[in-house]
Formats: sequence, structure tokens, C-alpha cells
Amino acid sequence: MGSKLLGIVTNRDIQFEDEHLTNPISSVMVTDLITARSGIDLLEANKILAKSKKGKLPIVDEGGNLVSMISRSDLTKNLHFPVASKLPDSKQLICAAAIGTRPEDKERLKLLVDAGLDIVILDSSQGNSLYQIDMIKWIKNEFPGLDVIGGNVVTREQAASLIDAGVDGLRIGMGSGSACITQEVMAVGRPQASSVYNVTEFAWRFGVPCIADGGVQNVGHIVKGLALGASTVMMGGLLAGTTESPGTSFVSREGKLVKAYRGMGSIDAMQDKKAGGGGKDSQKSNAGTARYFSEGDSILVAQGVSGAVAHRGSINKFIPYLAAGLKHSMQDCGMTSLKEMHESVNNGIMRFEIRTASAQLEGNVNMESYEKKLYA
Ligand SMILES: NC(=O)C1=CN([C@@H]2O[C@H](COP(=O)(O)OP(=O)(O)OC[C@H]3O[C@@H](n4cnc5c(N)ncnc54)[C@H](O)[C@@H]3O)[C@@H](O)[C@H]2O)C=CC1
Ligand SMILES: O=c1[nH]c(=O)c2[nH+]cn([C@@H]3O[C@H](COP(=O)(O)O)[C@@H](O)[C@H]3O)c2[nH]1
Repeated sequence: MGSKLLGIVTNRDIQFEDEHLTNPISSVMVTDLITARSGIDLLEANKILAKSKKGKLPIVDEGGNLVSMISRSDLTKNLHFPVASKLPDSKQLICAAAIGTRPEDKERLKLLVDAGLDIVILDSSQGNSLYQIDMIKWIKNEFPGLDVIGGNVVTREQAASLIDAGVDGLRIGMGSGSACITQEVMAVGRPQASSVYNVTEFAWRFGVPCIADGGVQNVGHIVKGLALGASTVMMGGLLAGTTESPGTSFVSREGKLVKAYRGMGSIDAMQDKKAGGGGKDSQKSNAGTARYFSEGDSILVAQGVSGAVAHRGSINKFIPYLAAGLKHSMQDCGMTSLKEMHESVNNGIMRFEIRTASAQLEGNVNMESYEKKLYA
């Protein structure tokens, strides 16, 4: 990059060459190149690339030096994944990573930023801690361009501390996840709808968007999370059952196809040998255990369970199903956009009604037997 462009060697040019090729590179290099001048806009460059039927379009400056390259595979990805989250300038996929608030997490973050990180999530069950506040301030000072999502929070007071420290977004949910026993064991947390409504109502005043995290089991929960003020939802258990998630599928004792899923505070996660880097004493070297401050303890206190979730098939069908379901629901609600839905809730056009236990029964399927097929 930055020097004279002489030619291109791609996989296709060396596919049938001897592995121990000794000829000069010029013998396989393609020199008859279609290029575009720097300054060209992306739309125009994409048109040239599509017409050229080549795999790459090198962009050169007036001196013939290579300044960037546009690839056909990017064009096809754009075609197949038009709503992928990309940065407006570079058009690269947005990349986020989660870290904790331990001193060693600062080292991890430096390496992540070097690798091109766009957003960091400070992952904690209780975000309003001195550790997280210090961490937010440190990150904002060290990497001012990096977006920081703080949390988790469930009250406006917790949110206020993190907004004051400088977060760009918040994650909402304490003990509401599918593998959570935090509310039961720690006696902390809050019903998720109340958390999302109260925190987002406050955070919006400062322009801070929020993620509703935990408890999303179906399309309806996504709609409710968004209607209550969240900008997006986070899904653990629901996506853990897809083909693309880590781990293998197996048949449960009940004869159903399932995939393993566990809370990060489950005993399984804390004792995981792999998470412990395969070390002799997996518990001591396991990040999960260390985070729970229990590496020296003889008793581990679980905040989550481990088990299995239903297999959902490929994410390539499941996510479009969730998105289509959400659109249908928005249509039924008479909302054309998320912005309109948030405004409608704020000015009382869209309202909520408590469903009694009998109303919920009424809304369920009432048949002797049935098959619940969710999408086709
Ligand atoms: N959303 C939820 O309701 C829950 C989520 N989880 C998940 O479990 C995982 C672990 O969560 P947490 O246990 O809350 O992790 P955490 O890292 O925030 O806290 C673990 C322990 O380490 C301590 N700690 C943190 N930074 C420290 C520092 N710099 N110096 C000394 N001590 C420090 C904390 O005070 C706490 O005792 C996360 O992935 C979280 O999302 C766990 C429980 C509930
Ligand atoms: O009380 C808890 N004990 C745990 O061990 C645990 N592990 C994860 N989480 C939180 O659950 C969220 C995912 O929830 P879902 O599976 O319902 O999508 C996640 O995004 C977390 O916020 C936990 N909460």
C-alpha cells in the first residue's frame, strides 16, 4: 500500500502452480489491470468493479501508487447482508467486545483497540461500582474515540452514575436472563419491563441509548423491550440454540434436539477447564472464577445455572424470522419506525395494559394437541 502498483497475484493465479515455485512472481502476476482513481465515490467504484467481472478493483493515486482496494466479495456480502451494521465511513462491520473491570482488562482492551475495536462493553451484573466508574473514565481518557457500553443497570440511580462517568450506551437487566438465579440467590435485580422502562426514560434525556438484556424468549419480547424504550435487545439463550453458536447439538433425554447453554455465573462456567486455559488447577486460572472473587474460596456461589436450550436451526433463517416477526408486530401496532414507536409511547399514543393471569391464559393456545411451528 502506498507504493507503485505493478500487478496483482490472487489465489487463482497460483492455484495450479508448483507449491515450491521458484520462478519470479512476475511470471504469474496479472499486469493488465482495471483500476480507479482515488477520490472516486464508492457507488461509482462498485459499478466499475461489477462491469469489469474482476475480483478486485485497485484504487490508485495520480502517481499510480496503490491507495486502497475494493473487493467483489464485499459487493456480494453487501448484496446478501444489506442490513449488516457497518461504519458509515469505512463500511467495515462494527466490532464490539466485552471486558471486565480488573486491572488486566486494561491490557486486554489495549490489544483489542490495536485490532480495530469499535465498541467495548463493560460486562458486569452490577455496573454501578467504583471499579466500573474508574474504568469508564480511564477508557474515555485513553481511547476517546471508543464507544463504551456500561452496565448492567436496572435503576435510574445506577444509570445516572454511569452516564456521569461518560458511557455512550447502557445495558439493562439484572437477574432476568434465562440462566439466571441472581434474583433468587442475591436478592437483587428487578422485573425486566420495569427496568427497561425506567432506565430508558431517564437515559434518553441524555441521549444515551440502551440495550434490553435478558429474558428475550420470542419475537413478542423483542417488541416489548423496544416499545418500553430500548434501542436494541440482547439475546443469549435464544441465539445459543442456533447452528452457528459454539458447541455441539445433542438429543436430550426427552428426545429433543438441543444445545448446551450456561450462565456465566454457573458452577459449570466457573469450573470450566477450557476457560482456565487447560491449566492444572482450572478453577484458579479460570476468568469466570476469578471474576467472582472466589479463586481462593473452597465454596463457589453460583449465580446461574447450566443446561440446554432448544435447537433453532441456522441463524440465516432464524434472524430473518425474528426481524420479519418484529416488522409484522410493528405494523399491527401502527408504527412505521422505532423512532415513531418511542415517540408514541412518550406522548401517550401507544399505551400498555396489564394482562391479568386469566387474560394470559386466554391468549394461549387452547387445543387438545398441536404442533408449534414458528416459521417456514
Ligand atoms: N445480568 C445479570 O443479571 C447477571 C450477569 N452475570 C454475568 O456473569 C458474568 C460475571 O458478572 P459479575 O460477577 O458481575 O462480574 P464482575 O467482574 O463485575 O464482578 C465479579 C467480582 O469482582 C469484583 N471486581 C470487579 N472489578 C474489580 C477490581 N478492579 N478489583 C477488585 N475486585 C473487582 C466485583 O466487585 C465482584 O465481586 C458477566 O458475564 C455477567 O454478564 C452474572 C450474574 C447476573
Ligand atoms: O443471573 C445471571 N447469572 C448468570 O450466570 C448469567 N450469565 C449471563 N447472565 C445474563 O443473562 C443475559 C442473557 O439472558 P438470556 O439468556 O435470557 O438472553 C446475559 O447477557 C447476562 O446479562 C447471567 N445472569
